[in-house]
Amino acid sequence: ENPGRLPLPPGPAPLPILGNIRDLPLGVPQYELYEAMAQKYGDIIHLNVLGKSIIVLSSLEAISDLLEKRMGMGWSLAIMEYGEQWRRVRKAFHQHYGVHETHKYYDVQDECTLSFLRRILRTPEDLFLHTRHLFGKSIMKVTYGIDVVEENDPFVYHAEQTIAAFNTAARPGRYLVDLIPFLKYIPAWFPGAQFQKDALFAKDMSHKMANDPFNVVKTREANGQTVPCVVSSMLEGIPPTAARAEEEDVILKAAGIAYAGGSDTTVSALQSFFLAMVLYPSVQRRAQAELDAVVGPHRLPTFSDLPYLPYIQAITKECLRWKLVTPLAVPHLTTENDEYRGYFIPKGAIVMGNSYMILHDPAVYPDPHEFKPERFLSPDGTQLNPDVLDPATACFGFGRRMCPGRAFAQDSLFSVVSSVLHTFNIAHALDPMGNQIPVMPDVTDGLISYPKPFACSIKPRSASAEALIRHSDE
Ligand code: HEM
Repeated sequence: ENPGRLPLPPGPAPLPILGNIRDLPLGVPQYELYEAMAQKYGDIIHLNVLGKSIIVLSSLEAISDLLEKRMGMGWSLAIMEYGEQWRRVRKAFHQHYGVHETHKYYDVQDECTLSFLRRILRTPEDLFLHTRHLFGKSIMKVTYGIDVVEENDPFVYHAEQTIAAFNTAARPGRYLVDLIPFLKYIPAWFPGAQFQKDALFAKDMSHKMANDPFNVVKTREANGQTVPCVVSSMLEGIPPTAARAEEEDVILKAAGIAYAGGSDTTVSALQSFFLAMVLYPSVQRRAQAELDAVVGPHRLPTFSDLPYLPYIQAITKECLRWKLVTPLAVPHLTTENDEYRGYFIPKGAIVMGNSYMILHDPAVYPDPHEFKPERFLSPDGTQLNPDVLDPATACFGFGRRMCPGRAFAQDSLFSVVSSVLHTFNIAHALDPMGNQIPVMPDVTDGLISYPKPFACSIKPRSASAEALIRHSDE
């Protein structure tokens, strides 16, 4: 097992059997606990939880050495097991949602943002619902060429149910299950029939979630009514000599994980944006001044404005840094025994990079807990400063499992941030006595972290801004 008798990386002393459970109390975000341990033991720490090795890396150097360069550490628990099929799905995904592809979807993103603005105008109190609908709408259109309906869309409903079912299935276990979401699918690990029932339900739902829209595309193709979308171009790309059923299965999975991987994550980032705008009105004013100067009052911003909106770009970066969507990225598993800096890294260890700590390093980001987009700008404030570490380096995970949807996510953020700030003022909501309802910048714990629900007021900036929302063409 450990032929060289090397020591494990340092960390708090484990108890027999239980290991370090008492070092990971509930109620404190895990990334904070790991941050405190890293300050004591260094940038590579080891814990033992019920006999399982957990290794947490807290410097870009250790992360790059282990999660990016070592082959043995490729297995991530994200969505699929590492292997030949994952490689093919990932490649297919990359060819369509990759960094150099997403400009093809700018029009869809703009169209979806406009529909989002209209929904907010109608029912601002349903903001959280609208953020979910927005992502569902754009991903269904891009992936399957399906136009979802405004209320109770069957595809969105189904996908949302699936995601909610997975989330519920994860909850009863808390703790280990939160840490290692896939443990919940290993029945022996988990006592409690309800949980297993939930997991089965989630599995059935996810089957439908991937198959139903896929079949819509296939039926359209069969009837000669092709609508351009990712799935149809993937289908077209199948070489005539390939095993068709197998190739279609790869496509079905690549398309299905776009919704699954992108939904909760993008929604969390959008909600952090609204939270920041309530808490930092001066940021909002500065952004609006930039938009007024560059875009002007007669139209909505588009992607062609992006290079001229450095402050808006800085806001999107700060949204991803300030309240991380996945503070510990997604855990990876080692597939081999390994050695690093003289330490033994056992096969089957869970390895995590503490993205939160990297993106809250005060040496890189002064006042790390404050929302300060200007930290990304050059001293004269006119452009982005390339010397400041881009949060994308750490907030989308690491190595060859790094989020393949990151360009799509950043486009969605840019589109919403620019258009919302151009047309709305976001502020504290008032109680019936006219007092501001306090808002705390608190987030939930778990693999995906959300701002805790908060109240806010969203009103059009002016009558002409409202007219712009109502009368712009889709
Ligand atoms: C702000 C939004 C997002 C964040 C913060 C985020 C974050 C992440 C992270 C941390 C991982 C795990 C990487 C690793 O294993 O090290 C991941 C994986 C993944 N993400 Fe994202 N993501 C976001 C949006 C999206 C979107 C919009 C899509 C789809 C269009 C997407 C699709 C995926 C997929 C398919 C994987 C699995 C990749 C694999 O296992 O090889 N994500 N994401």
